[in-house]
Amino acid sequence: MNVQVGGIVVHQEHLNAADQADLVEQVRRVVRSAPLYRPETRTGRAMSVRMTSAGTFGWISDRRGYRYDRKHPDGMEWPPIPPGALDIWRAVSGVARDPQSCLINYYDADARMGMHQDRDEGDFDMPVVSVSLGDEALFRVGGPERGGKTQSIWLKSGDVAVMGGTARLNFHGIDRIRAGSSALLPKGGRINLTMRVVE
Ligand SMILES: O=C(O)CCC(=O)C(=O)O
Ligand SMILES: [Fe+2]
Repeated sequence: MNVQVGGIVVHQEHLNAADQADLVEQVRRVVRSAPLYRPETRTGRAMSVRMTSAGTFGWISDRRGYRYDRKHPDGMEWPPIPPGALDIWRAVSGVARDPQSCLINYYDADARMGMHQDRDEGDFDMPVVSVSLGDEALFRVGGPERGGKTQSIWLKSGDVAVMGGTARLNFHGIDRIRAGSSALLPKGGRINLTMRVVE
């Protein structure tokens, strides 16, 4: 079923259990060659999520700020975007281009993500497609200005959110994870994939 939250379309249960398990295996393969790391922000504070990327570009945060980079902080190129993730993009994005970046966020029980806009990309007509795997996450969505009214939804394993159109620059964040709510990942936690056209 599709629901709208602040203009963001959530395709609930887009992935069945077998597709979710396949995608987790594909993500594991990415992580084996481009390990998860804990990024710092410009102020030197460590983010609570761990990250890596796939595709031509990965999203990086460090003391120099936010940007897309062709290389992992350890120096290697990013692995290709997993085929299962590309299938999702092609099914829901509504655009002809393929994504150039797939950010992989890993949330443990205590991780969260503060309210932010995704605005490091060149063309805001291209949507952001976000895939949830594992534990449920409380997703908060506001409008295009910081501090406006917000709405929240629990994103579940297999849900796919599309941030496009007038909602492309809406503020959003993850308030918390419901630890132990999914058995998909053997060690628990949540994987989020966000695909983007970068330039
Ligand atoms: O984890 C999520 O569902 C959202 C991730 C996100 O907003 C981002 O990586 O920009
Ligand atoms: Fe985001």
